[in-house]
Amino acid sequence: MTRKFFVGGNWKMNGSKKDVNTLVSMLNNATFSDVEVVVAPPALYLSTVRTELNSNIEVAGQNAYYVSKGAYTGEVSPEMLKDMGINWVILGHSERRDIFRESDEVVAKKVKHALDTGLGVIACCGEKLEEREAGQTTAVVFRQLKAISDLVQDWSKIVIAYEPVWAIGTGKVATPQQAQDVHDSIRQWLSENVSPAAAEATRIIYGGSVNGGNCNELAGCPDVDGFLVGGASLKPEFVNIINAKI
Ligand SMILES: O=C(CO)COP(=O)(O)O
Repeated sequence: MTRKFFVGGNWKMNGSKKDVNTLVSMLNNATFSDVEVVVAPPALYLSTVRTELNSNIEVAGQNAYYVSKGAYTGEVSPEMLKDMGINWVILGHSERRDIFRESDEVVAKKVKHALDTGLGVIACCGEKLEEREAGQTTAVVFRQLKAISDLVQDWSKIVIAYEPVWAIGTGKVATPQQAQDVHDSIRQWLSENVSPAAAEATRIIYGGSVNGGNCNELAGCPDVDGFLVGGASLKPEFVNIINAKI
């Protein structure tokens, strides 16, 4: 079974109308094949990006709540994303977990509700520096994934993003060996806790200071099935990252 290479661009809270136009034309002019490309603009720009972007590129929300509608000021539901032609959502990003205090359980409820609505989910996991230094990397990642597997049986619309927190926005990318080791452990975890078929089919992508210079070597790792890119997704080098596997 071959897993289609998957590259996500997480714009985080960046951009303006002008920047969005620039990024959309960069993406519409990009050539690529045999790779799934998904970009995640801030919520306010989702609709414009979906309208302007070529249909071979999917669009993702950066977050969505676990309720369809109601008195939840400031939130957006998976149903609303779907209604606007947005087929993906990033959930459990470390910035959501750390800055906005989202627990493993809240992230898991969001993943379940988004999947039930028919969205694809980029589910993020990853350890902090002190957790890595304490030898807790896989314990943390498995704990985060178990919260999801407690609620979700079908992983066919989940892409797992392994994003070590110490590598996010720091310029300190994981080495290919560090990424490969954790991805391999996640795949074994999937095999034991979900199913061998899910382990074989699920894309496990890496995020954290990926750029045009380091993407090729990382893409060569057998268990690195793509990337979730932050800062470099706002630059022309994102097109090189999309084509990293070639
Ligand atoms: O958090 C990330 C993607 O979700 C990674 O961010 P950077 O690529 O800026 O390190």
